[in-house]
Amino acid sequence: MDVIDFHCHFAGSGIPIDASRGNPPAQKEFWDGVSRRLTQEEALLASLQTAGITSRVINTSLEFVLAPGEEADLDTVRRINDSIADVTHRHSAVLHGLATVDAYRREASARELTRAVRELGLKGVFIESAKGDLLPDAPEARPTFLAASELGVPVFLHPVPDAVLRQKFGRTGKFSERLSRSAINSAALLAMANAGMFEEMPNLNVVVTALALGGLMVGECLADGAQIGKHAFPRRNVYIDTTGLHSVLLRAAVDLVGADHVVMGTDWPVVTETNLPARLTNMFDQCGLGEADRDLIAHANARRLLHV
Ligand SMILES: N/C(=C\C=C/C=O)C(=O)O
Repeated sequence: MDVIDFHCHFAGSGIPIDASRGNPPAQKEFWDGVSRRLTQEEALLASLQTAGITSRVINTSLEFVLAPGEEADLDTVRRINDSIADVTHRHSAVLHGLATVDAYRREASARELTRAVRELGLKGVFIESAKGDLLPDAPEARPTFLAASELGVPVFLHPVPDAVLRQKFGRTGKFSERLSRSAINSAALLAMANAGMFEEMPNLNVVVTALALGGLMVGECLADGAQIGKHAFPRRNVYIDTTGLHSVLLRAAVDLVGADHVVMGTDWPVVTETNLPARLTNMFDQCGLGEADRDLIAHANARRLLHV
């Protein structure tokens, strides 16, 4: 099975990484392991075999580079993109790179995205769902989204940690981290829909993670309904990944946005899935998907978005 994993993190050489920052001390060993996998090219390449996949789409998430609340300086962002370009060019058959920008830095970020795509050959852009109180509809983020739309590259809208929400959801115990990420990823998508960004930029392709399914359901099934899912007219270019690899999540995603808007994604190396073809086949069987839809989700949608 040809499988492309759209949701993978990596940091090339010279990029300082600490994935344990902001996580509970009891999880330090786990996050130190994530940091190692994030920075070791051999681990990245070996993981393709373990997972049984064709290629990974890699990005450097700023949350692994910066302390909470720390600003990314433009030089760091440029080095991140240079290093993702370096590793993806050396392994172009099995790796595709996304640029990273702090989207909330107006024209400077749009310029860096343009450089990363035009000069470095990166295939899309990784954007954090929020920065402080700012969501993607903020005027500060507009130039970056416009640049992605004009360049014809997809935006991967990734969840971010949120200390205030996590505190608020503290009574949910171990769920508080993912619940807050889920709320932020959902809010980012709905803020874009509410601001009319999909109408303003009809060519813009936005990929959210399965953590945003709640927001997608609110936008599609509640209130006025059909705002952003597959029945919206004109169709919105909202894509969702398969993080969690659960048949219920996949069925919901296909129902909401259509099989032509779902991309396989695992969140490697935070999540280290093995034997993906068998797991995907099982999930596709449970969802009653035909061959054409299986191909779209496993690889064809990602190839179309990334032009690879
Ligand atoms: N902390 C978590 C994820 C961090 C980064 C994902 O890319 C989590 O899921 O608990």
